[in-house]
Formats: sequence, structure tokens, C-alpha cells
Amino acid sequence: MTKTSIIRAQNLCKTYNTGSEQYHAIRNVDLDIYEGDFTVIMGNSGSGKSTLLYLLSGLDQVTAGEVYFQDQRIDAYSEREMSEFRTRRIGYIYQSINLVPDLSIQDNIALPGYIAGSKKSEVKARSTHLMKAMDIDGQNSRLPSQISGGQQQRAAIARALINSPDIIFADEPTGSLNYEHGKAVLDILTDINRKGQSVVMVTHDIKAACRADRLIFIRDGKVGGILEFDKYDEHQIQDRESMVFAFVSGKE
Ligand SMILES: Nc1ncnc2c1ncn2[C@@H]1O[C@H](COP(=O)(O)OP(=O)(O)OP(=O)(O)O)[C@@H](O)[C@H]1O
Repeated sequence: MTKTSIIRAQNLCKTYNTGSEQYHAIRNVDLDIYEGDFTVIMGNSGSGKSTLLYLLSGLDQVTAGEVYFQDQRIDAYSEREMSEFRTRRIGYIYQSINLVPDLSIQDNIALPGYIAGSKKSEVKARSTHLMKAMDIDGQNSRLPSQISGGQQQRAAIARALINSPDIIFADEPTGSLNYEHGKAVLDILTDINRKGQSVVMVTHDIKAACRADRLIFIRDGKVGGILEFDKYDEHQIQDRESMVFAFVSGKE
């Protein structure tokens, strides 16, 4: 089956300027993210994974190169177009959960819906539905500090889904969670993906990486290798963890 590109990076570069020094975090990356895929990005600490996610999602400006979303060049968007793109087309789950501390859980989830200008009643209904789906429906009037880390992360996922984005980016969404909460978050992302949503997830965890259709390894700001899985191959399904382990060990 031919896959359709949802995000395409061409000759992508990101250089950070710190005082008199320059750091080339992303170096001439050419990459496609495919529609409907569960894409996982792995790589050593400092290799450029979060930077790449920021560039692919339009959350940070490229230094050079191009980023396309469904054939539209997003790095050339005006500020207004970019803000519309970020609000409506993408959902972002941050490494640090990033909920607004003095808003209730339901208001945190609903906020991007209000920003997008959707009808209040629709946003309310959708946030209620998402809280149920994420199993946090008893927590709607609590503040983030009054619920567990796992519940906060599920609220962050609900917030990322409120505007029914085309693609979800998740930067180490299980990094701060225990095994049980981490597994619940991965199950939710897998479920969302099975229902057709494209997911791009950064992780250090081999077990989490096994959820991928496609695994991209980043080394020193470049694509160091790509591993594609056949989701219908029984042998691959059973042996995926050792495949991922062998792939990652060979790339580090
Ligand atoms: N704002 C910044 N200014 C200067 N350098 C930065 C900035 N952000 C990131 N870097 C540097 O760019 C490189 C890539 O950082 P990035 O956060 O993308 O790595 P990462 O692979 O996501 O790391 P980790 O797995 O530890 O989260 C690192 O060397 C980092 O120190």
C-alpha cells in the first residue's frame, strides 16, 4: 500500500545561537511522516529529537529548509496562518505536562477549543466526552495539582485532541509516569492511532517504541536510520522488542 505524506521536511536545519556560539541541532534532514502511521522518534539525549518535533509541528522556526503539511509549506506561513495551523491541525503533548495550574481540568482541556473559536456548547460536550474516554471524568472541577501525574498526562492528551487535529505530536509522554500510568497513556495513543489519527512520539523507552509502524533514529541532528514494521507479520509482532533493541543498539 502506498503511504501518503502528511508532513515532509526538506533539507531541514536548526541552529541555536547561544552568545557567540552556534549549535547545529538539526542538520539537513529530509524526512516524511506518513498519514495514519504511528511514528516513533528515538535517539540519544541531546541528539535533536525535541527540536525536530518542534520544527515538524511548526512550534519553532526553521533556520533553513522547508516543512510541508499536506503539501502546504508551513515554514512560510504568516503568524496568523501559523497560529491557526497550530490550533486546528496539530495536537501537542509536551514533555512537561504543562497544564495551566489555576484552571480546572475541564477548562484546561477545553481551552484550545475556545481559542479556536468553536461554539461553547460544542467544546463543553467534546471535553466531557474526552474526559470520559481518558477515564478522568470524575476530575473535571479539580485543579491539576489535585490529581495524579497519570491523570494529568491523560488530561494533556484530551487537551491535544479537543480540536480533532490531523496529527498528534507527543514528546516523551510517558517519561514522568510509572509503568502502569505509562502503559495507559500508550494504550490511549495506540487506540487513537487505530482510529485513524497520525501520531508522532519521541521516546527513550524500547517497549513504548514497539507501538510504532515506523521508527526513526536521530543521531547528531541527522536521520541515523529508519526501521519500518509490517503490522501484519506475526513474527515481527512477537519479536518486535528484540528488533527494536537490535536496531537501536546498532545505531547508538
Ligand atoms: N534553546 C536552545 N538553545 C541552545 N541550544 C539548545 C536549545 N535547545 C536545545 N539545544 C541543544 O540542541 C541539542 C538538541 O536538543 P534537543 O532538546 O532537541 O535534544 P533531545 O534529543 O530531545 O534530548 P533529550 O532526549 O535529552 O530530551 C542539545 O545539544 C541541546 O543542548
